[in-house]
Amino acid sequence: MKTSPTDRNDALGQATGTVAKAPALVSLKNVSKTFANGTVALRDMSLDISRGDFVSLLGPSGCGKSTALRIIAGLGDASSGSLAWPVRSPVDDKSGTGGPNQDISFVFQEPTLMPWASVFSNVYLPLRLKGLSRTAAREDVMDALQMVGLESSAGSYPRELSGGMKMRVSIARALVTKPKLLLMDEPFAALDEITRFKLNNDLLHLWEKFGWTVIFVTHSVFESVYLSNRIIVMAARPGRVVQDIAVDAPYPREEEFRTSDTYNDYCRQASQALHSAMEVSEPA
Ligand SMILES: Nc1ncnc2c1ncn2[C@@H]1O[C@H](COP(=O)(O)OP(=O)(O)OP(=O)(O)O)[C@@H](O)[C@H]1O
Repeated sequence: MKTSPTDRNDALGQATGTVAKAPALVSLKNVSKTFANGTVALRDMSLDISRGDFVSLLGPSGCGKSTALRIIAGLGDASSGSLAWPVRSPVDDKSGTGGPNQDISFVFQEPTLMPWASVFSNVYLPLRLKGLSRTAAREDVMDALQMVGLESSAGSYPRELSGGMKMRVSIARALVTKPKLLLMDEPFAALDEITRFKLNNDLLHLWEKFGWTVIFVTHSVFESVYLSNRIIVMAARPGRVVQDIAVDAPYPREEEFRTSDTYNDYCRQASQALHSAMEVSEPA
């Protein structure tokens, strides 16, 4: 059965009005970030991300996509503005920070695997850091490897894997803690197109199955339209949001979506938005 992004939000337990709207999982209000050297990486970024959203941040180099992701992850502070987690109860907030740090995972562009450790050990790392023994973690590690189709490579070492397989290990490592929010910073940018398409499909299947919220940074119009139910287009210097595009095409999206008129229409819209964003971006 095909589901629209709105149906998905209903299925996630939202109140249904004339327009079903999920409560924000994370809400940025007028977030600005100025680095010590005076660079204004973000100015007045306001954004509500709903539970179950697949949101892409799309924009030219230097528009603050990674900075925004790092602030959401708690890896960097905003200079001003606020970050709130409206649906988070204090009971859920094991971190005591007011945010769901325990429920966030980050996937970077580079797989950043430990070369001396097996695939199993790499995926086990976040659970080891939480104090779980190898034995206690085994089932979760193998589940995460199975999700990305690498259970038979548990004993292999990173040098024995292709680029796509390394990225799968990196994704398994992010999934092993069962996060509610997955932050992905250009995870497939370094991969060839066929591998990238395959991982796009795998990621979408996992997202649909497990109901995570994903914030995905990309430079690619095509990737953002294929994956997302919402595209946030940003401009640079200062980094800011210039357009918020709802991609109202049903999931599951399979290969035929890539050649559909709907896909082409959204690609044209996102591409125009990106060109406008580049025109209003100050040169580096
Ligand atoms: N630690 C830092 N110190 C000073 N300036 C920084 C720092 N980190 C990022 N910047 C600057 O902030 C701006 C936004 O950077 P950011 O990495 O968030 O952009 P981006 O949109 O993710 O870029 P890209 O697509 O090239 O990765 C850039 O001008 C960058 O040079």
